Amino acid sequence: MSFHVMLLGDSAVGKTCILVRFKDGAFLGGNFIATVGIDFRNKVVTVDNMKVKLQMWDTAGQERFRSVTHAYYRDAQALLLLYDITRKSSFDNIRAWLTEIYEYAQKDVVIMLLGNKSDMAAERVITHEEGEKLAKEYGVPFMETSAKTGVNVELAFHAIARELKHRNIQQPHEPKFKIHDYIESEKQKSNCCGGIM
Ligand SMILES: Nc1nc2c(ncn2[C@@H]2O[C@H](COP(=O)(O)OP(=O)(O)OP(=O)(O)O)[C@@H](O)[C@H]2O)c(=O)[nH]1
Repeated sequence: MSFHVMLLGDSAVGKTCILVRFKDGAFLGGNFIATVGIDFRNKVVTVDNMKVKLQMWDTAGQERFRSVTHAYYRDAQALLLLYDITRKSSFDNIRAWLTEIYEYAQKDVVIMLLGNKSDMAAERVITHEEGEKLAKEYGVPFMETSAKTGVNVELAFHAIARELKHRNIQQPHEPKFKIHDYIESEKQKSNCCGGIM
């Protein structure tokens, strides 16, 4: 089973770093190198003893690459939409990103909103509540992540993989998978450490 997951959001919000953290368990610190066009990475995760391959598309946030990335929206089953909790403009632009998503993506695409760089507490300008409120307005799941510490990165991708797997194969006896409930229960489990690493 294989799915396309696309990462979207303004330039420098941390899309490449989130992917590298998830795939390689490392943080890409140092000089920022903007993605050109689109980049690809694969990772296989296990959901209920089943292998689920996530083909992840890392898009360039810079405006000049928009026409390149638009072409990929249609083939994505899930979209991770990121902003940077230390940069207000990246949060304000989320509405515009969602407008693009509604224009170019599949109608039933799974969308998740991520407030990244949660490790930068001193520079924070967008509260957790503001992120949550916006996500609620659009009916999408939300969490804050950090590519630097790894907080909630695994959880975000595993929640997406589970949702996609359950949409594809729903056993007759199985209760319907609810992504919001799954995220909340996984967060509770790891409350002691501030999130899933
Ligand atoms: N402190 C901290 N820095 C981060 C985090 N995620 C990314 N960064 C830094 O933010 C900068 C941009 O990260 P990228 O992952 O390259 O951003 P991007 O969204 O892929 O940017 P584009 O390719 O232009 O769209 C880099 O300098 C990263 O080191 C994070 O969670 N915490």
